[in-house]
Amino acid sequence: MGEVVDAGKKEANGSLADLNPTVVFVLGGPGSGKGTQCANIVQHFGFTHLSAGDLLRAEIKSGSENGTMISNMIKEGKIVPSEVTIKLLERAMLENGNDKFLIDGFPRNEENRAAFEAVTKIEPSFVLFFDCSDEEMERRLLGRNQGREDDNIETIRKRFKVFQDSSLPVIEYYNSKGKVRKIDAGRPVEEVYESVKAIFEPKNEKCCFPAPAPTPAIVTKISDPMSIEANNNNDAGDGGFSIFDQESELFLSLLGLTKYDILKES
Ligand SMILES: Nc1ncnc2c1ncn2[C@@H]1O[C@H](COP(=O)(O)OP(=O)(O)O)[C@@H](O)[C@H]1O
Ligand SMILES: Nc1ccn([C@H]2C[C@H](O)[C@@H](COP(=O)(O)OP(=O)(O)O)O2)c(=O)n1
Repeated sequence: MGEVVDAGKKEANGSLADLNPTVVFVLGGPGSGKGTQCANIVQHFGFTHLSAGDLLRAEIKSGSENGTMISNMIKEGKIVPSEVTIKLLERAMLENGNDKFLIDGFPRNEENRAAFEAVTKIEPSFVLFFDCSDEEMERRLLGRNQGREDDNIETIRKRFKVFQDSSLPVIEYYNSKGKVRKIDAGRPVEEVYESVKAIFEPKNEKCCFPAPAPTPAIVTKISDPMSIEANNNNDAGDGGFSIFDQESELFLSLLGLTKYDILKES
């Protein structure tokens, strides 16, 4: 394995802080269908798909100084140091010009997650998690036929272990923040996409106010799941995004109510 060299050869103009992009992390085991479903989301929802694995493979092909190190790590099913992957992601986002990104296969471990947050100051709007059994993923990877050096049974088993040990804790971290949207990815492609689409489609939520509606406004109607950030909270378990902020919850408590009383009514 070689030394890590600065991967940012070509600096694009501007900064990610200026761009302030919407980011959705797409996670799931190897072969769970992340790339397949990202292609569908791109077609229908205007996102740009950035696959960390594709960026790393392109870096190997480009003859970069890090190429050998990256190639060796991928063959071993290991995770490439964050500084390399993050540089590639930053550069791709800045060069692209879009402000909505699906970041596929990243963050894959705690180091990836913490470093990305520290460097870019970007918090994902949510995390799409493709949940699939090892048996099904193994079947898919062995049939993928893209000539990938890591799609052999020995490396596949190593990748599954790395996913269990290093990637699942990242998903658990985001789950504790109410940011995970879990999809049963063991079904046929079209069925999986139906579930994915439902997450990205604007919602037409009916919101119910206790009458008369007092100030401060208790409920903010969210018509677009991408606006979670604007609403500035991350509530788990109520269909993917929250319609309550802390001030509203405090106000409800003064009335002897909770947000669940309001949700029951809607
Ligand atoms: N729902 C599915 N059912 C069956 N095969 C699938 C499904 N989704 C993807 N595949 C196939 O499985 C392989 C791995 O899918 P891919 O999208 O590359 O996974 P990932 O990006 O998670 O590694 C590909 O050959 C793809 O065509
Ligand atoms: N954040 C990442 C993403 C991928 N990699 C490396 C290690 C992974 O086993 C390979 C392949 O990742 P990719 O996302 O393309 O493919 P799979 O989800 O494993 O099918 O790339 C990495 O080191 N760090």
